[in-house]
Amino acid sequence: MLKMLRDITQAVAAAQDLHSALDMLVSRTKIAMTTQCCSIYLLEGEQLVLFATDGLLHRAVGKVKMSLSEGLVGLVAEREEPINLADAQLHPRFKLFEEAEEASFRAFLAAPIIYQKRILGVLVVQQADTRLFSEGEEAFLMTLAAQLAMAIRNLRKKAEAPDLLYFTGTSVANGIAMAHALVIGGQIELAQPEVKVTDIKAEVIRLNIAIEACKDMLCSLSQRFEQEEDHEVVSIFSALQSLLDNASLGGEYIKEISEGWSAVSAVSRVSLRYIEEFTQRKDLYLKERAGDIRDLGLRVLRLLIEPERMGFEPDVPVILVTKEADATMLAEFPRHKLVGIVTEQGGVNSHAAILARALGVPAIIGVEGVLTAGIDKKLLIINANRGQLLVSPAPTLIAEYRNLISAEKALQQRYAQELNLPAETLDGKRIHLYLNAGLLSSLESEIAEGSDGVGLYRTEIPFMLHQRFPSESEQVKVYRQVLEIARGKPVVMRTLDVGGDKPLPYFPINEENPFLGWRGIRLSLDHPELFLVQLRAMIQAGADSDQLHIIFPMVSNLDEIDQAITYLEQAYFELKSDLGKDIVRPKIGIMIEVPALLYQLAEVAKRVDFVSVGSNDLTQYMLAVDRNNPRVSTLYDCYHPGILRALKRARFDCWQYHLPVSVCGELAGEPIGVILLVAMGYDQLSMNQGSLARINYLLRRVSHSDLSELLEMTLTLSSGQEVRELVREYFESRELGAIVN
Ligand SMILES: C=C(OP(=O)(O)O)C(=O)O
Repeated sequence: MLKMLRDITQAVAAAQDLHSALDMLVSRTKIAMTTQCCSIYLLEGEQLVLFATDGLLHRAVGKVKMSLSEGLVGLVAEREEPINLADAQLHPRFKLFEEAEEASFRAFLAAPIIYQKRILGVLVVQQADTRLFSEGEEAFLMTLAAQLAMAIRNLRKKAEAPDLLYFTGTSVANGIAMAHALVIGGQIELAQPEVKVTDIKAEVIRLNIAIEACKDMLCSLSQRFEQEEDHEVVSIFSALQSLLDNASLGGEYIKEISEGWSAVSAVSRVSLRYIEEFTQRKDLYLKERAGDIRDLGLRVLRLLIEPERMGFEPDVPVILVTKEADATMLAEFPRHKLVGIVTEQGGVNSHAAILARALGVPAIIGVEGVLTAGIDKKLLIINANRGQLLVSPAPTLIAEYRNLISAEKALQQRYAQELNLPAETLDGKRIHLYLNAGLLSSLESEIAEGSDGVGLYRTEIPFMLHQRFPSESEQVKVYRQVLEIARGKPVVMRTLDVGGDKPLPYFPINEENPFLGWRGIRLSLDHPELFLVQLRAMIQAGADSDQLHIIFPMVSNLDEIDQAITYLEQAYFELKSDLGKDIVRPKIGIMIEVPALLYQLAEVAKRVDFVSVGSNDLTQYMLAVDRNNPRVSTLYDCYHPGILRALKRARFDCWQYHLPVSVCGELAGEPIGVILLVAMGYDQLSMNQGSLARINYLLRRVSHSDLSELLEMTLTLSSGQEVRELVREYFESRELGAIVN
C-alpha cells in the first residue's frame, strides 16, 4: 500500500507535463470531468494498474460521470499488486461499472486523477462490446498510456516524494472531520503474563501512580455524567474509586507486589482471583461485584501497560483510533472531544456503530493495519462519506477539507432550519419521525422537540454503563428522565436486549453462536427476577401519563409474547397495589426481527398494540449474515430486493390487521431507505438524532404519489446495489443528490 502511494505521489509531478495530453483524453472519452489536470498511474512495464473509487464515480447518461463536486481524494487502493482486468470486473468495488447501461463491458482501464497534488478520483476508460471508443480512439488511448508510462517512470527516478499514508474502511456514520489521532491499542486482557521483579519499591510506585490516575479518571467521569445529569452513573464511578483504596483492592494489589510480582501481574492475579471467587457465590449482589473488579482491573492495567494514556481524556478534540470501540468506551468518551472514530474491527450495524451515528460522529470501521501504522498524534482527515482516512495531509489538502467541513456544516444548518416544520410530503402525506436513543446525552430536549417522540429507547445501553444490574429505583430514575425529556410525547422503551454483540460486563454470556443464542426476550423470560424489576421500573416511571410504550425484543414465537405479557400484567398489578392508586397501563408491542413472525402478524395483532420492524436484525436473520462480521459485510444489505419485498408485505399485513407499525432499524434513517419505506406505506420511522433533520428536509421535498412507481421498479431489480443506484438517480433528478452523499 505504502509503495503504491509513494509511486502515486511521484506521479503527481508528472501531471504538469502531461496536462495538455490529458485534456485531450478527457474530451475524447466523453467522461464528464471538471478537472484541469490529471495523470495516469502506471506500474512497471506497460501495465495499467486499476483503481476503484469509493463512490466518487456515478453513472451518468450513457457513460460514467465523475462527481468532483466535493473535490475529494477518491482513490481506494484495494490491493498492492496490479489487478488484472479479468479480476477487476469481478471485484465488488467494480460493481458500479458492471451495472452501467452498457452491461457488456469487456474491460476498462482506470487510473487516479491527480489535481494539484491531490488524487481527485479515477479516470475510467471503458472498452465495451458496444464500442464506446472508435478504433482510432482506442489506439490513441493506448499510445497515450504508453507515453504516460514512460514519463512517469522517468519522473519516478528523479523525485523522492514524501509518503501519503492513506487508509480505507467501511463508513458507518457519515461526515468529515479533521483532528489529531488518539490511538488506543487493542483490547487489554485481564490475564497477563506472570512476571517476578526484584525492585519492589519501583513497582509499588508504578502501581500507585496508575491508581491515582485511575481515580482521577473516575472522578472526572463522575463529574461529566453529573453535568449530563446521568445521576445513576455518577454513584457507580464514586463506588469504583473507593474500591481502589488501600483498605480494599488497592491494598490487595500491593500485597501481591510485596510477594515479588510485577505491578501488572499483581493487578491481573488479584482481579482474576476475586472474580472467580465472587462469580461462584450464590448471592446476586456479590456476583455483580465481580463486574466491578474486572472493570477496575482493566482500567488499572491499561494505565500500567499504556502509561502515556494516563488520564487519557484529551485536551483537544481527537479522532479515536482503536481496535474495536465498544459502547461503553464511546459512552464514556467526552462528547465534545470526539470528532471521529476509526476502528480495525466491528460491523456496520454493531452497537458501537449505532452509537457513533447517535452521537453524530463520523466513523469508519474495518480499517486494516491502522493500529500498527504509527499514526498516533498525527493529523488525520476522516472522510466517512467515502470511508477514507488520510494521515498527515499536505497543506493544500487541509485547506480543501476545511472548506468541505464548512460546506457540510452549512448543509446541516440548512436541514436544521426546517426541523420544527412537520415532515410532510409535497402532496400532504404526514410522516411521523421518532428518535432512537440509549444515551441520555443524545436526547437533548431541543432535539426531542424536533421529533414526534422516542421510537426506540434501548435500555441495554444504560445497563452497559453500569457495573451491576441497576436497582429498581435506579432504573425508575433513568426512565423518568427519558420520559421527561420527551415532554409528553410517546416513548417506546425496549426491555433489556443483551446478548449478541451487547454483552454486559457483569453478566458474561459465552456462546458459539451468540446472535442465535440467549438474547433479548429469551434472557428476560429466563430471569423473571430481572425482568420484573425492569417492567416495574418502567411502569412506575410512566405511571401518570400515557407516554410509555413497552416493546419486547427478539421475539421468535407467540408463546414468548404471551409469557412476556403475563409478567407485564404481574408487574402492573403488583405496582398498582404497592402504590395504592390507579396507574396507566402502558401500550405493549414487539420488535419484528425474526423472519418467521412476518408470517404470523394476524396472531401478533391479537396480542399486542403495535409492532416495530427492527430492520437491522431482520436483515441479519433473513440473509443469514452476521451484522458484525466484516468478512461478510458486503452480503449484509438491507436493500436486498428480497428484504424490501418482505417489508412491503409486512406493511400490508399490518394495515390489514389494524396493527400500528413503525420501522426503527438503521434503514429508517437513511434517505434511500426512507423513500422506499414511505413508498410502502410506512408512516412512522424511528432514527438516530443525526438523521432527523436531513430526513425531515427530504420528505418535505418529495411527492408521495411519485414514489410507488419507483418502489415497484426497485422490487424488480436483482440486487441491493441496483436498488440504491436507482433511488440515487431519482434523487439526482430532483436535485436532491447531495442528501445521499
Ligand atoms: C433496531 C434494531 O435493534 P438493535 O438495537 O438490535 O439494532 C434492529 O434490529 O433493527
